[in-house]
Amino acid sequence: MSGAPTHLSLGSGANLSNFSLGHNELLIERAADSNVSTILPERTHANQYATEKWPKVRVPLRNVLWAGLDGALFELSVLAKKKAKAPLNLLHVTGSVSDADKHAAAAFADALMAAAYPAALQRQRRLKVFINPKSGPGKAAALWRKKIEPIFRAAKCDLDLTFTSRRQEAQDIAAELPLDRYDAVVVMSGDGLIHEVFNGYAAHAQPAKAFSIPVAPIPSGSGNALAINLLGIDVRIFSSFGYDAQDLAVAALNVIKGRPMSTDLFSFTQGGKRHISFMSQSIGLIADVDLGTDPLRFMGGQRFILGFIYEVIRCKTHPLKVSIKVADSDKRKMVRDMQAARAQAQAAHAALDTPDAEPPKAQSSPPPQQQEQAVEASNGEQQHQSESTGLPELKFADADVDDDGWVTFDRPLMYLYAGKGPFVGPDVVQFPVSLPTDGLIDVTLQDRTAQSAASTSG
Ligand SMILES: Nc1ncnc2c1ncn2[C@@H]1O[C@H](COP(=O)(O)OP(=O)(O)OP(=O)(O)O)[C@@H](O)[C@H]1O
Repeated sequence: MSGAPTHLSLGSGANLSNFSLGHNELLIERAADSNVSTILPERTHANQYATEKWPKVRVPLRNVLWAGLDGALFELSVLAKKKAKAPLNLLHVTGSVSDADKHAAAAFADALMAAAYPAALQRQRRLKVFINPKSGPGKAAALWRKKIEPIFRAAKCDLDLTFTSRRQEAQDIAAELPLDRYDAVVVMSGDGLIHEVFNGYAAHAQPAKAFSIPVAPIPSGSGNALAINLLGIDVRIFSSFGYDAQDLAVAALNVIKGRPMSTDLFSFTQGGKRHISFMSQSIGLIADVDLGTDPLRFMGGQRFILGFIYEVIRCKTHPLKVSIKVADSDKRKMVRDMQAARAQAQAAHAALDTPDAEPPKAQSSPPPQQQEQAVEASNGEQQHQSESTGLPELKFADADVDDDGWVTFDRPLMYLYAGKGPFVGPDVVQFPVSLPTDGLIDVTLQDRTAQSAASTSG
């Protein structure tokens, strides 16, 4: 960046706008009445604050979506907050530039873009986007148009949209996805549609390559566990019965600026058919809560609380025989491992977003629990692959469960809940010490009496 301009002034007097590029942030200062100045916040359809005054805006470079000079028009798009705890909003700053200022404006825009997209961070990602209009309380299509699409357009992403019209549609499309055409698959739905995309990848003619296309969630479902695990709890959209989608811009920013990270997937077979799972599998009460409350989707995540209470009162048990190969049962060690992994991830994450960061090494195993990342599913390259499917062979299908290290539970249970987390929904940290690439499935078994719940990693 040495020699690159760090400051730009456009206009004068009441029309003056100053742009300052700091080490990791951009400062935009406009005259107090600048909403009528040369630098006008335009495209009001995208920006609910377009007519309000934002005389001074300070944003991290990560939040800079685009800067450029198009003819005589200087364009700048950022995601900015009015107050620390306010949601991110899309802010466009545009204005005509005099001939005398054109060179300086173009040079500043170039320097800003270079800083805003450091190292190997690709601009204008090519995105396959699935939007499920029926997910959660059915607001996804409206949210897409109002909140998400304007952000992707501002970042000049290349969009290929599918509004799903039926079950399995996303899975069928993912199974045939032209893999060189997209940099990421964006799923605006809940976890169900993400499950479909992964199972579509598994059915692809080139499954390993398919699994290397990152999947990035924009939460609009009921549980949205993957989005919450990746982006943090603030990304949840339905905090109550209400419609509260204010932080979805964080998820959109992740699509534009996030770096792929790996995550474990697991397989299960049912009725002789193999499926891919990325979050959890359940038998008994938990599955009944999910399926039984399907007609209550309009309630958002609250449907699970209602369903849980109902199922606890019902107190039904299921005849289950469960064999687990125990990897770890020392809870203190699990917590220590989790804390160490998080600290390492946070340090790596901070380093990655500095403008001078080295590009991430290809195929390196990214640190777990990084925030704001797309998910690149583990493609099992280290494992034996089945010739017929191209997927890793199932590992424990023929295991001798009488061997050392295995434990077997053979009694009626209220539920089995196995998966990766930590969150399985906005209010439930079901697998608190789970890490994205620890190679383990965390298992909870619930007896009829609360005192005898068992929890382990296998
Ligand atoms: N147009 C459609 N009509 C009906 N179902 C659809 C349509 N498009 C997709 N689906 C199905 O909707 C199901 C539910 O979607 P998804 O699980 O993503 O949302 P959700 O259940 O509201 O959220 P979560 O899984 O986070 O609780 C998926 O299994 C998908 O196949």
